[in-house]
Amino acid sequence: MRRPRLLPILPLCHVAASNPHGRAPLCNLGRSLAPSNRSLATCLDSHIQAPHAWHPWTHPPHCLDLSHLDSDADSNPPYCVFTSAASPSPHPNRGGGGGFSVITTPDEASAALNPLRHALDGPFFAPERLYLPRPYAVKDIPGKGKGAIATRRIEKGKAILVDPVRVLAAVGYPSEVRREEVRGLLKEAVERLREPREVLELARKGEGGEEDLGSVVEDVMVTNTFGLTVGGVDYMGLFADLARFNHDCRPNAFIHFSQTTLAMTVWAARDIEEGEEITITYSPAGTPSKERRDMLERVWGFQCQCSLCTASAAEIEASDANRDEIRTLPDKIFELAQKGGFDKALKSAERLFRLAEQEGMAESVTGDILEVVARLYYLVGDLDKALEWTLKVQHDINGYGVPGELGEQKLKMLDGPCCGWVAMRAFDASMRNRADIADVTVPDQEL
Ligand SMILES: C[S@@+](CC[C@H](N)C(=O)[O-])C[C@H]1O[C@@H](n2cnc3c(N)ncnc32)[C@H](O)[C@@H]1O
Repeated sequence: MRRPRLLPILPLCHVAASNPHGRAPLCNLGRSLAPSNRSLATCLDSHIQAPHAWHPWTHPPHCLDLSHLDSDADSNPPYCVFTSAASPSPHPNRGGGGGFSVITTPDEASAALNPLRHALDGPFFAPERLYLPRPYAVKDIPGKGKGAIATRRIEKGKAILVDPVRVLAAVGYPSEVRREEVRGLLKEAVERLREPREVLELARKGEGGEEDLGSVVEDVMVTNTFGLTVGGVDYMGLFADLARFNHDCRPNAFIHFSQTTLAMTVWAARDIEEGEEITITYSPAGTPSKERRDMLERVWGFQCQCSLCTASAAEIEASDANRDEIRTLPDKIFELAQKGGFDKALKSAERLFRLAEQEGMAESVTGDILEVVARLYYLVGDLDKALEWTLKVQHDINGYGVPGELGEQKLKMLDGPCCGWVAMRAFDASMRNRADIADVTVPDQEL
């Protein structure tokens, strides 16, 4: 069997199926791209040694050629490292300036990662409620390595950090791909950043050994990355500053990833006092204790000793029962709402948010369920609550970053009377004149 070839730093052209010469370098030779014409697709179809051919990346793609794995070369596209070492722009409370690398196939990069254009070329983004300078310092924490300690009082609902992604790595390669080859891509992805040290000095489990840089980067990735979806594709994302935040099962902060800016924002879930450790949760809301602890040990490699994990058996049992309900209540609310049981659905929604608050997870309940609650309040005639929840929907879509295409569409609906978005009309009316709200009527077919 032929050994897979690692192509050195020569750009591998992504060739259209109609190209009779297979992977021969046919594309865009020497063609200069107007800024308005830039897209990831053109970049990936571009080729050869001129920087404009791979713009907006600062380096030519570095690819692992897998075409030998199958007679049909298109079924095993190469995995490439794409790097922009020049962006995002430096900012006092925005990690970065060091750029980022993405490891993926050209098709996934061009189809699924078009939001990258915003991250590469888009305007600087920072939420209004972002602390400047950073309200924390990284310090040693007994039993946890390093962690983030608040250097001032932090108010609930304010942003602690905006951290752009440093390495975004595809999850899952063809089974024939060898571990050394993946390590080779990871090494390249980090070495090309402006400050590789920011990644290489992060915590490691120490499982990979020190024999080569690829193993070190692999270990850093295993110890510090978060699972993400961008354009429907799963990735592991490494955020150099977020990577210092430790886990707690009842955290005082929570994270939100923007698919548009490719940045993670850390928000205060409650008031945090100066000197307190700022923690996030590594486990999804509604995960009961045993499952949670198993996952933390297996995936993150530590035994959780947080206040909840070391609480009395009775307290753990009560928390597990709450989290079980947090997991099942959204489906129940949707079902009740669809059957017209608005009051019952609202009672269940109130219970869901009360339990989530109790478990320190209120901010993890996001998405469609907020819209349903807003509409339910409108339908039972509680306009103040409808407005309050509509604003939560708006915040959920917009408050964490640039909203992206889907978000933009939803925000348009929020702003204008249309499409049966009853509570959204309440919002719209309130923006023009609070007194108008009472005039908004609910057509029969809605909800
Ligand atoms: C993303 S890093 C967090 C920052 C890390 N403590 C450091 O020194 O950079 C994840 C690693 O931190 C440690 N860690 C995080 N939360 C912890 C906790 N609650 N208890 C003990 N160790 C924890 C584990 O070693 C875990 O693999």
